[in-house]
Amino acid sequence: MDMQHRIRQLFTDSIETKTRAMDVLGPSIEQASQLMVNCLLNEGKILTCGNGGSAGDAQHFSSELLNRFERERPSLPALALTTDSSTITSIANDYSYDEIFSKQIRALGQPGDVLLAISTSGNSGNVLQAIQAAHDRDMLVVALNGRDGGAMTSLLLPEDAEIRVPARSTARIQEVHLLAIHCLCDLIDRQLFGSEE
Ligand SMILES: O=C(CO)[C@@H](O)[C@H](O)[C@H](O)[C@H](O)COP(=O)(O)O
Ligand SMILES: [Zn+2]
Repeated sequence: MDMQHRIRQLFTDSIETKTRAMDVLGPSIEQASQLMVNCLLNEGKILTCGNGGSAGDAQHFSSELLNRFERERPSLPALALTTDSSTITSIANDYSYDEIFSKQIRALGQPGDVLLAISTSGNSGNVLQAIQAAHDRDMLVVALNGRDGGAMTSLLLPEDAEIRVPARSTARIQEVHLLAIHCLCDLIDRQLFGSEE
């Protein structure tokens, strides 16, 4: 195998996926940022969830809100539902893996909060149940997904936001999810605290 060739191919695929995504995702990223800003201005918080690499993305986003993104500003309220191993293992053990996020949302979610639900396939059962629980708690949902949106898309309400990456590969979709997360952080900071220039 020519590894240099393979590396260039992966970079090219990622760049092309991002270019395609840039052409279609602008409006939905803007809408998602406004939905999150409204939530934060109304004393709400953002709960996040996902599996595998998307669990990492959920934590990445919540830490950027809780700590900071690119500038000094007050902490913002966000919580990743992927980190409490005692809670997650007991829910999975006693009930089912599909309920690991939804049971936390039914306890912690308040009307006006936002759920950031991340799934490249849009078909992970625990993320789907999380969306249902969020709606039951009168929360709005920002969905980060890909491909055809999966079952996630049909669960979303008109007032939710869907950032659906036009790609098929899980890895490529995840790479755009991280960029979308950084766009959201940038837009949230600018809407809440103004432009730095
Ligand atoms: O990071 C990767 C692949 O890049 C994997 O860990 C991946 O996140 C896992 O297979 C997830 O379980 C996939 O779930 P989903 O994105 O379909 O909801
Ligand atoms: Zn990955």
